[in-house]
Amino acid sequence: MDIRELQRLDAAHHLHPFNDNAALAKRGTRVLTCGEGCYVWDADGNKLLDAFAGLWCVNIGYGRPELGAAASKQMTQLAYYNSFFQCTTEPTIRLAAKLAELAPGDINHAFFVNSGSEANDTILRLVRHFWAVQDQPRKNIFIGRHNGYHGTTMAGASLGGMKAMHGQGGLPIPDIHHIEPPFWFADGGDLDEDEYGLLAARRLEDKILELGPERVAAFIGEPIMGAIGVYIPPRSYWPEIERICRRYDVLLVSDEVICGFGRTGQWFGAQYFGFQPDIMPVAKGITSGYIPLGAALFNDRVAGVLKDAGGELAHGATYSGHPVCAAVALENLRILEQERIVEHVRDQIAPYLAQRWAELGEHRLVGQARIAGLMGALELVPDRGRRAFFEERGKVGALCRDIALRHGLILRATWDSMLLSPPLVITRAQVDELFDKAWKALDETAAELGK
Ligand SMILES: Cc1ncc(COP(=O)(O)O)c(CNc2cccc(C(=O)O)c2)c1O
Repeated sequence: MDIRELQRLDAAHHLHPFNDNAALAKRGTRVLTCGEGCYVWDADGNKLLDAFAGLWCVNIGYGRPELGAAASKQMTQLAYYNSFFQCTTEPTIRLAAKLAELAPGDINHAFFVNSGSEANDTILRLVRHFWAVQDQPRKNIFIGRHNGYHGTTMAGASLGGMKAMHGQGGLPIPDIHHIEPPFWFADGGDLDEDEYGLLAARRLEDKILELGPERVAAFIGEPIMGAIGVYIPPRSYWPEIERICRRYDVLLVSDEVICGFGRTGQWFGAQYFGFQPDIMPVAKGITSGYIPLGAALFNDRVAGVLKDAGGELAHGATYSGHPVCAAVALENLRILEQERIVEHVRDQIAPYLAQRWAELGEHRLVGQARIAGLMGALELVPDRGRRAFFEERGKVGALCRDIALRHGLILRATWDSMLLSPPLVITRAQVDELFDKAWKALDETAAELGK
């Protein structure tokens, strides 16, 4: 494989997501070629410890042949059929039943799509329909959080609170509002975390009262805000959010696209924080990234109204319930269950990783080391004694990311937060390797800053 020729073709023909494509064309893209367990290799032969599991998603690790076998078997038997026209396929039925078994409480109904973004588009449309068929069409407002991430479609990006995304495409679409997120490191002042958690949650009540409870359809939030930098809310936050939603009959949407399927050491993030959502979008870990799949999961109340009073749902995609994607998801969930990977995360590896992550938090460049299950962040700061950011935010994070890569470690940088989200099958030895490589990267970054 001539990597330079591949890079030339890539620069000439491939528009990358979330990239400055002109700068990337000059720099040349990294071509990944294979993966095994927690490692990937690039076309230059570099072996990289992928502490970010692709993009938060390769939960069972790379190279599991069972998923390819499941795809091949289904493709050969029936590569595709739709779920329209009173039809469906066995893998799709079995996956919907399995998700009902795994999801918390009375979340028993799945609408399948191809991505997390489409799951959130589905939720926006069907929740507005849910209230409209109950003679409350004006109860159509969604409330999300500034800097939240819920996808890249018109609705997904509008539900999210990323201003740079809103600036491309004339977003947010109407009747979507945002409140400040729970980020104690920057926003907590002298409050202890639990006091701050209640204060941050009550921003939702203020917003609902400002807009009018009769106008507010739902609140959407990630249990832990991933893309913005792993904002782990205080324990007091989500139970207070749930109390407020129940008080004003606002549907509670827990966006489990990252937190779902074992990332926190529970099957879902809502269980980690002890609240019961009405609705959950899922994607990523549902297939461990081996094949695209998303779903919007609804509880009995919402699905019941949509079934009994909703009439024909005027919503769905060609690949909604795709049998090959469903077959791969079923195999992925079988492995997660039978190898007790979620229990392994909770009882074995998350405690050990938390211990080593806290040690990294002692580095002179780190202002906070936060972690929940197998999802964490190192906040790089100019001065450990102050909870304050670098003047030019993002520059140090990008430097540390590139140095880590040179040491064979993939960490994601958002601003100056170094983000961690390894495959759930990471071993203690690989945690130690991650620690060693991360410490070296922090040291070299600090040295380049003259610290
Ligand atoms: C919480 C959440 N909800 C929805 C989506 C959208 O899923 P799809 O991408 O499958 O449409 C996501 C996706 N998360 C995501 C996507 C792209 C980049 C990054 C990053 O951390 O840089 C994170 C997500 O993290």
